[in-house]
Amino acid sequence: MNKTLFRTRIKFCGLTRPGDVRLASELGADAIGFVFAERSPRRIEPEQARAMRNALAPLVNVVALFADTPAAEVREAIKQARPTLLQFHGDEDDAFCRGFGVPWIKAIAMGEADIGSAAELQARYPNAAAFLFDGHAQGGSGGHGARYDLKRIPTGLDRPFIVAGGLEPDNVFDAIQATLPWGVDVSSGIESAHGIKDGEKMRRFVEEVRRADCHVDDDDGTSCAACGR
Ligand SMILES: O=C(O)c1ccccc1N[C@@H]1O[C@H](COP(=O)(O)O)[C@@H](O)[C@H]1O
Repeated sequence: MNKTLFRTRIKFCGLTRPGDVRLASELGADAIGFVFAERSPRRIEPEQARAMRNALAPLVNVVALFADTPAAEVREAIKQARPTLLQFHGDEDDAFCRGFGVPWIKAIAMGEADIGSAAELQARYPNAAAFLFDGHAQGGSGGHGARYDLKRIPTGLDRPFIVAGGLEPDNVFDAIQATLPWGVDVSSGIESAHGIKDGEKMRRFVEEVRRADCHVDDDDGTSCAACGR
């Protein structure tokens, strides 16, 4: 079998319980997300994030998620949660996002009719480490499993992108095949209730990502003709 060395990164977002943090680490998540966005049912306080951080296994990243969160609250969350990456889901501009001295990714609301070209996004957010394409509308709250046509993700981006929005164990394989992202991010698709992660869904999600990373779809043992991996 002609296996690729590429591995799609996995982020599990909106964790609220130390046991879920530990299990996510053990199942092979590359990152877990703590939500500090005001209107989210998964929002936690910075002190809770600090405590949950102790459940994290080594070599797993913490991502802190915000949506038009005041700068003082962002700073407090960074101080307590010590994230390696920030994720901004609101109307924040490049200057605001880079002002915290922590690498950051910008979520792009795919519920909008026109999100612009790759060049336009890059010009608007020149310092973003990556883009994350999510299903919610501008001004709307994420984490509701909202999907969109993955073909609308702009081509020709000069940096990594992450696919999110309505992913779940049963559709993440196809989403990876269709978009070849750097990573995938999921919240509601691995839950039994808001903020309560389901261990079996988490396990199946990781399995499906791994299957997509090493699948072979033809008889002669070469890698996938569609994605080149
Ligand atoms: O998870 C949340 O509660 C949340 C709140 C506000 C903005 C974004 C949020 N989550 C992010 O939304 C996407 C998709 O989530 P889902 O899998 O469709 O439920 C993902 O990037 C989460 O990190």
